[in-house]
Amino acid sequence: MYTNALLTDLYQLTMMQGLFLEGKHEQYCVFDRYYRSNPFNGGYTVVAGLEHLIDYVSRIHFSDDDIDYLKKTGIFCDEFLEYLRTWSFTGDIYAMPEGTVAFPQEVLLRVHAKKDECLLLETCMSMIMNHESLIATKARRVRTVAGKDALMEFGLRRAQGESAGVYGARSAMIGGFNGTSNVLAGALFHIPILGTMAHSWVMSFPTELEAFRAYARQYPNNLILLVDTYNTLKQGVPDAITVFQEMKEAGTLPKSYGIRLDSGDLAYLSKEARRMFEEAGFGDAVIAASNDLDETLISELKIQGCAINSWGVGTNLITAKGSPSLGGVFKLVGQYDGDVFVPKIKMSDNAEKISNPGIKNVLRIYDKKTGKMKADIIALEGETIDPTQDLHLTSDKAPWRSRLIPANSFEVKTMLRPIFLKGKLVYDLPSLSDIIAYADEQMDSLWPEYQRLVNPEEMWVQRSAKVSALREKVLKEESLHFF
Ligand SMILES: Nc1ncnc2c1ncn2[C@@H]1O[C@H](COP(=O)(O)OP(=O)(O)OP(=O)(O)O)[C@@H](O)[C@H]1O
Ligand SMILES: O=P(O)(O)OC[C@H]1O[C@H](OP(=O)(O)OP(=O)(O)O)[C@H](O)[C@@H]1O
Ligand SMILES: O=C(O)c1cccnc1
Repeated sequence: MYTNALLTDLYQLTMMQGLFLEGKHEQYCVFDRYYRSNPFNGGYTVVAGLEHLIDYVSRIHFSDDDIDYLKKTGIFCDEFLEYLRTWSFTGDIYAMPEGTVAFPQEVLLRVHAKKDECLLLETCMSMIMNHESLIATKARRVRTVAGKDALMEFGLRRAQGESAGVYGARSAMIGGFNGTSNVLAGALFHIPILGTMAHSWVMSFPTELEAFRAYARQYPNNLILLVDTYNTLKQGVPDAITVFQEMKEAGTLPKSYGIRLDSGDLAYLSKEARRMFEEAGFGDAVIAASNDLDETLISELKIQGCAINSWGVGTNLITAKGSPSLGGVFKLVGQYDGDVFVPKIKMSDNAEKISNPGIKNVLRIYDKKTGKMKADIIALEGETIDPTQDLHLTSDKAPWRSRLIPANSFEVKTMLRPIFLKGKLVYDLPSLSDIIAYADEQMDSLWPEYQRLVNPEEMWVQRSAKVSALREKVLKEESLHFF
């Protein structure tokens, strides 16, 4: 059996072998994972994928089949392949918990390990966290416009493969969805599974009314009838009303019942349907809608006064319409020469692309009175901020901008948690419902200005004075090499 140890880019393995043959593979080093700009032109990213990542790291090893395959490529020598037989992850990982709201340049995850371990983890780790954080963020954008309406994840058939469908459904939950139509995701992650019916059900009966009656007989407690197969207002809604009336008379009408609209003008049709339901005494019927929806369209439909209170979102969520990928990167920020830590920097002509050297954490400043986030500070690990002193902030991007946060008006939280120490999992994995509650809490601590879809406010993120000084020093030292 092949394993996920091969789920990597070839260059990671060739570099691992190269370092092994040069005797450098065990050099201890530190890598940061961060991203440079928010997806969807938004104001934040919701971190997701940690549980999947933990599973990957906990199980990573090379099987006999993996080694045989690598041997057959002709690229790898026997000595290196023998080394791989007993290879495993022995380092430390620190990360932001799933559901954390994060901002550009912040350390989302930090790995301390032998260099070959960092290399092998990079690709898969990035794939997992880039994907799941992207979908959780997209879902959260949908949640911010949907208010308290129900949100159903319907994307599996349009997902870019099995894994994207399954982990996408889980990420949608972290982003605030209520359930998924994806049954495997339901089984694996204990996510509520939800569903209505397809047009083929309605077409399987001589009439729409018979189709609705048969469904009501079989699933009296999950009664969302798809009303747009023939003619929504002339036939679908009246047929649904007939069935609801029959159930009401028989005393079998469930607490939650309603219709789904899947085509046409969703604002107009939903308002008309609501009027017809109210006239017939079914004013509390659910009106669900689907059809290529996303956060922009839902917001637009709400502006038009639609009467929809349940949304099925598929394609545009699961494929992250608008941002095909979260550009998270994994950069070396330092390595050990014996016992001496040597901070490292990635140079670039573009100032924003120059990395922050050193072992860092993120300190989040919350306003004590409102509980809202005020700023994030990328600080050296172990650095603290005294909340009983005034806090002076100076923007990294615009050094002429500054802010003062008065003493005793704020709280400081450290965002990275230890996940693995010396290769051992030390993190108590929270349940998905705890992750969702934490994600909701994180979003509640973000002012609406940062959540809006268009031109959101940018969170104040800056380096601490110590990180800035270290960056200047390393930049100066590196620049000397050019003369
Ligand atoms: N009131 C509205 N305002 C803006 N967009 C809407 C409105 N109602 C529906 N839409 C969106 O317009 C797009 C086209 O919908 P429409 O039902 O006309 O075409 P369709 O998807 O091709 O229909 P069908 O599913 O019958 O083939 C969909 O993304 C739908 O969600
Ligand atoms: O529109 P989405 O957000 O992707 O939501 C999922 C769609 O999947 C189903 O459609 P189906 O596959 O039957 O095709 P359709 O798009 O032609 O209705 C369902 O009726 C939704 O329209
Ligand atoms: O249950 C539904 O209504 C459903 C499921 C998947 C895709 N579209 C709709």
